[in-house]
Amino acid sequence: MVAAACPGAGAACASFPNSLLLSRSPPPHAPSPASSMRRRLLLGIGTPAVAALAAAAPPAVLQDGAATMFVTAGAYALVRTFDVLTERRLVEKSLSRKIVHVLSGVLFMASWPLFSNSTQARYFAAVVPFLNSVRLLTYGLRLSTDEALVKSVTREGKPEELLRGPLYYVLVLLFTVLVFWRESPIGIVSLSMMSGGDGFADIVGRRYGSAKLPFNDKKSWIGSISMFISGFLLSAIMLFYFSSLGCIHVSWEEAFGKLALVALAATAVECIPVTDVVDDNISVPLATMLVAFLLFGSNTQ
Ligand SMILES: Nc1ccn([C@@H]2O[C@H](COP(=O)(O)OP(=O)(O)OP(=O)(O)O)[C@@H](O)[C@H]2O)c(=O)n1
Ligand SMILES: C/C(=C\CO)CCC[C@H](C)CCC[C@H](C)CCCC(C)C
Repeated sequence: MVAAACPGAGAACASFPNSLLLSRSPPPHAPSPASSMRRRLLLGIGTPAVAALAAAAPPAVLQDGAATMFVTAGAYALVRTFDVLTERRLVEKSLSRKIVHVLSGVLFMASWPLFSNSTQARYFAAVVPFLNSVRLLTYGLRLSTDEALVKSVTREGKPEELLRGPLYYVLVLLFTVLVFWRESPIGIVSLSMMSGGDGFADIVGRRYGSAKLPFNDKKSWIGSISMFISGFLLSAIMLFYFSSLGCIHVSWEEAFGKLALVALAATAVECIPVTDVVDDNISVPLATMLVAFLLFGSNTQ
């Protein structure tokens, strides 16, 4: 059984600054961490107007705003990094695309504890996939150009490719963070299967997938087995990560069996030859959400 540890808004998921502070209580009469952070911010922010705004803003909004900027910058840096690696032929193009596919979901989930425990935290976190969906739409519709983005996340270097797999992927991140956030295993497992599972299916299958599936000659046994194993392992790792921070409670004697069934269902959906109709970045997370909901229940705050 996986259930939220703290019912109600603002679950005590120890977001990083708090979790770091939890390990040591401040000495008596010391300024609270929030007020000392604000004072540092005020000292560091030059203009009085901004300083006044920072002084007025509750600590949670400051924390969420800073986390949003940090994660947005991280998303940009991830894409730029693999553009440079691909440009310098240090990483093969199709591998680069899939590594970005895997890391985007995993690192985005890993960043969620940076946000506060307030009810608005998920909306701040949602800004990151929202901005990236706007970015993909802008360049996919050729309203502007971003060669680095096109080269690092498209198969053939055509901007219109941004409007399919990558855009669906980012919209799933947006949907998941808003609906499930870090308080439900359903979102965590769905993103793990989409990013880690489907990503490694491609990475391994493209290289070693000579033995094709009898009902789908575009997919291979080793690719599907890789999806099942990597999706299962990443889901377990991410559930442990969030449960160790107090966001969810995981009863491991039941969770492993349920995770195996979820991973099997997602792998089966990824195998069937419907990619021409529904992109894997839609079918895999949707199938995972359905089966995870049936097995784990809603368990959202
Ligand atoms: N179960 C799987 C899944 C993928 N693959 C290999 O990985 C390639 C791409 O897999 P796919 O999941 O279809 O990736 P897409 O997202 O559709 O392709 P892209 O990411 O390039 O858009 C396939 O052609 C195949 O060579 C495989 O062998 N077995
Ligand atoms: C190539 C991709 C899918 C095709 O199957 C992934 C596209 C990824 C986007 C271009 C960038 C998405 C960034 C995430 C919204 C946030 C990542 C934050 C993290 C800290 C790097």
